[in-house]
Amino acid sequence: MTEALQLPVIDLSSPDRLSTAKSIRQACIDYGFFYLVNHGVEEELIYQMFNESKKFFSLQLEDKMKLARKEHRGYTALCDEILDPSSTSEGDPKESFYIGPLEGTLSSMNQWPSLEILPTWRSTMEYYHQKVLSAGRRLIHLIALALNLNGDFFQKVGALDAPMAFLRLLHYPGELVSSNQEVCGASAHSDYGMITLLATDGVPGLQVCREKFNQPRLWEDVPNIKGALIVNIGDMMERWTNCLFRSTLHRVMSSGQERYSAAFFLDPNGDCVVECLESCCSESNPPKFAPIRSGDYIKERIRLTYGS
Ligand SMILES: O=C(O)CCC(=O)C(=O)O
Ligand SMILES: [Fe+2]
Repeated sequence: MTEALQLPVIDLSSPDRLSTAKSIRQACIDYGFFYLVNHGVEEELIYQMFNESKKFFSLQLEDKMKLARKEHRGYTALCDEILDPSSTSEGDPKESFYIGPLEGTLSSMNQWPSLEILPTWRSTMEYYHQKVLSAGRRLIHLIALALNLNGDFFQKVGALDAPMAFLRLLHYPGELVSSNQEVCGASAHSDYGMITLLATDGVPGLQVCREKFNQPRLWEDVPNIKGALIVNIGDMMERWTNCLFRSTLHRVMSSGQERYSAAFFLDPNGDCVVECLESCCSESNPPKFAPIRSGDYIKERIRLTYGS
């Protein structure tokens, strides 16, 4: 059985930054998920991004496969990805397209549909990527304040020098793949990185499980709020905070309806070392995780998900 969850709503443009930081802290302790409003990514841009995304996924498979995923950028076909390797041997019934960082030397690794086929695709996605990154940077500042750190803490430790900012466009075709089982469009997982900023087209499906160690798992629906982004904490932020902020398990259930979403993973620069914050450990609460280099951690998680 599922119930709908009333997640906190955080206003990114509120002038009262300390009170906003306090609300973020509570949201990250209680849920690891919240809605973000007044984030500066216009509804019209979200609409255009989904419009372009639909155009790409509507292409013939052979055209999409010309941009097959290399260096974690480009197209991943239906069922090629297993987010929860323990649950099923089949991949998740969704297709996706990854766009990596747009700045610096890494930007040339991106793959783009040709201008002849989709003339406004690249410019729309680049603009969307930049706007969500800008919202993410402002949010990270508030998250630092929420942890009683200086606002520029994550800049200072190098997390945002050249962040691993990946936009993943997702398409869940909707037809049920097997008939006698609950079907997950995206099986249960937590995100790897720092924070994720998610836009959906409003079709339901996203669910969270707040107590991952309880059995049976209780899944709660996360309804869409028009214009809001859904933000969640990733595993590296959980490591930084020694599990004070939770990286909550989530999944997407298939309702039989076609669904589009766009997840923006804002992850630390590959060289950044993620280690328990001083304010999050003590003698009675020692660090639960060893320090790790962000790049190594992400690489290993991608290997487990994609087998490469
Ligand atoms: O499609 C969604 O709503 C969520 C996708 C997701 O959780 C992910 O890509 O990590
Ligand atoms: Fe996710």
